[in-house]
Amino acid sequence: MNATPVPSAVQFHQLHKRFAEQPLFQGLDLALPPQRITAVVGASGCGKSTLLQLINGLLRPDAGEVRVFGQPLDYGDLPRLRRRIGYAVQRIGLFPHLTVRDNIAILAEREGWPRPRLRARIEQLLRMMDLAPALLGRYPHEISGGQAQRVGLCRAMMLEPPLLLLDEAFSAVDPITRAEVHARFQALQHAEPRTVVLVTHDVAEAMRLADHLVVMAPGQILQTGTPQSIRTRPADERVARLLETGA
Ligand SMILES: Nc1ncnc2c1ncn2[C@@H]1O[C@H](COP(=O)(O)OP(=O)(O)OP(=O)(O)O)[C@@H](O)[C@H]1O
Repeated sequence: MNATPVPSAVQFHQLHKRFAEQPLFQGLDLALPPQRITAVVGASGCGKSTLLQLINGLLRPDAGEVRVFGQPLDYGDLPRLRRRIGYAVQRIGLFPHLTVRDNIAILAEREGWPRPRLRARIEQLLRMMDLAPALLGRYPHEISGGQAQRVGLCRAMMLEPPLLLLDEAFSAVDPITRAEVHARFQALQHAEPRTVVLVTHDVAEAMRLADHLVVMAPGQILQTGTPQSIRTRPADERVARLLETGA
């Protein structure tokens, strides 16, 4: 008897996307497993960030379909979708006029979370990201770049979203802190498994964190599978080179 197939958390079906008449994706098919960390790697400009923005509806396909947890994206109700999708992007900063605490809490406050629940979740996230509670009263310009990036991660995880999209979310953190944050992130993932899609330039980070790897070339998927299986059997020279050199 066949086991029931596990439904994908994210699915791209025959997706087409072009920018200024320049085609990027031309019939992309891709399925990402639920409750796993998927890392997306590939050379600069191959479409990694675009892929993430197609998942949370920031970008719309020209043709084809994106499904999240089995449902086609409802572009008429993106706020509802985004409550279920955390998004942390290196280049999108924190709100400069809000304290660290308010930056982290803003979405939960909008949802009407009671104060004790709010406080407990913030404390948990700070611990996980190795951030001192004393930072909560500061403004973004009063903390370091690496701290700001971790605060951005806390904000993205505040509502305990079942799907978390991370675009270079660990890259501004120094190597020692990064190893620490990776470990804490993995511990949280173990405790509260969620679907994570992590775009990263750092192949070592992808190999360390991911359960599932997507290797891209411009506009196309070269290979998907476990990091181990791809390392052992790269589909072609381009995959092998990327894993070897990160380029
Ligand atoms: N809004 C846009 N307008 C025009 N072209 C765009 C736009 N967004 C992305 N592109 C182009 O689409 C391609 C893919 O971009 P994307 O940012 O997804 O790549 P990436 O793999 O995330 O790159 P990087 O690793 O450098 O961040 C690039 O050629 C880029 O120039």
